[in-house]
Amino acid sequence: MESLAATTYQEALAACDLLEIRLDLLEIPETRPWAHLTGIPMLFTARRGDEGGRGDLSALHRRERLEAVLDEAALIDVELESVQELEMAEFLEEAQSRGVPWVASWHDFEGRADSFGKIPAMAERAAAAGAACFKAAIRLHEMEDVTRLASLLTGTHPLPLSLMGMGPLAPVSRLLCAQYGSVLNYGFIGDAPTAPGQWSAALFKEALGASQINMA
Ligand SMILES: O=C1C[C@@](O)(C(=O)O)C[C@@H](O)[C@@H]1O
Repeated sequence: MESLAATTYQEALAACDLLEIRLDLLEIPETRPWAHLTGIPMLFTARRGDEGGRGDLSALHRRERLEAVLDEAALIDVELESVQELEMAEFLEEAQSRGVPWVASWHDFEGRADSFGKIPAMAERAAAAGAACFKAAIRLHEMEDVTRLASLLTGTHPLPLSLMGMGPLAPVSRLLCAQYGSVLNYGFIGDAPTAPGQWSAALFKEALGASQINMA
């Protein structure tokens, strides 16, 4: 990713506390274009194609990409659905034995009406599978969707939730979700959002830090 290579250590440090490296977006991850950012805690993701990943990487391919960076990972992201893939289930066992926690993620780029209601059960599944956190990103269509999403954060769940909207209502939803205790609040570095409606990380961090917004 060009924007990753062009980002200086100081810029990255100022913009985020945790840096996500999307291994599926890199042509040749072996070149480690993040190497100059070593020192900033890193979250590695090799996203599957049907949840927004580039290149429709097989489970084996995703596992290989993640395995190659396990030593330098503070955290890894694996889709909740990928737990059913043998290669990924084995990889998660390996990550666990090496003490690297994982985020179970789920994405709905269409914004289906029943998605909000499915989140509590998915969080339960994620916890049972050993995830440290459950993350869901959903496309939002109307104002009420913002409240539907953020309201989930006021419930009781077996593990921390990371919730965020996508699309035109994404920015406001991301502020509101952060306000209600959503963990892992994503923004982009450089000029390429990795999801529709993402804030720039620097701007988001500034907005989050500008006021006493924590309601959780
Ligand atoms: O899962 C997520 C969240 C995200 O999709 C977002 O909506 O900001 C961005 C992705 O890079 C990340 O892996």
